[in-house]
Amino acid sequence: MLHVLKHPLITHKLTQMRKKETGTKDFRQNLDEIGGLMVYEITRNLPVQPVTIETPVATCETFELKKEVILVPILRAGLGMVSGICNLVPTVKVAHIGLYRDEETLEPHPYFEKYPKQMPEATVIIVDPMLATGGSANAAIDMVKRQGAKDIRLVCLVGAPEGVAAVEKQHPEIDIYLAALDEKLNEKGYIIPGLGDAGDRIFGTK
Ligand SMILES: O=c1ccn([C@@H]2O[C@H](COP(=O)(O)O)[C@@H](O)[C@H]2O)c(=O)[nH]1
Ligand SMILES: O=P(O)(O)OP(=O)(O)O
Ligand SMILES: [Mg+2]
Repeated sequence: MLHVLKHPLITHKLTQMRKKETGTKDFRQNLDEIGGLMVYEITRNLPVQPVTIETPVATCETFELKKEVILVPILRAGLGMVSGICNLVPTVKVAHIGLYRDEETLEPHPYFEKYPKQMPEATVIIVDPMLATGGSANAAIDMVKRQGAKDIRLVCLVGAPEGVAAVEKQHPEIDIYLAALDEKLNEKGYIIPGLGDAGDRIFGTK
């Protein structure tokens, strides 16, 4: 199911990222902050379990998170969303999936994967700022499923209708979270209007 998180602060920060004159430092900062703002919605239905604790003045029956949360950035661009989310989710673990997109075929090519052992029982949150054709997201979802992951969420900033449709077709049970659903893809597979190549803008590689 698709969720588009239309919060004024998220929209404002995304607008700064879209501007072509925004430099690497501001681009990174806004991406990190949006990651933090989106995490509230992404984690809204995380399961909790009852615990009994002692406050300074009394015994208290309360709740704690029940499951591990594992964040899975798709390299490179997904790295830009890690610290904003890690700052807010206690005990989060971070897996890594390396994928690059062939510029001609737009096919995703895996080059790295590393996971904590708790993948089967954890809530797994895959992050990549851009959901374009959906090839990278579908490949990443396949990879975490091979590790036994069952509770999987996909979090991107900007999505194209083509990418949303591709993920919904291949993995219909996955919740997809976006900050904006854009118009379309261009002939090179870039999102229109989008924000350009997220990895290059984060790391200054162009
Ligand atoms: O406008 C865009 C489109 C794509 N990217 C990068 O490509 C992948 C996602 O592309 P898929 O076609 O969905 O596989 C994503 O990891 C981005 O790094 C982009 O930066 N900007
Ligand atoms: O998907 P790509 O090829 O744009 O990868 P990166 O995020 O490393 O730029
Ligand atoms: Mg890139």
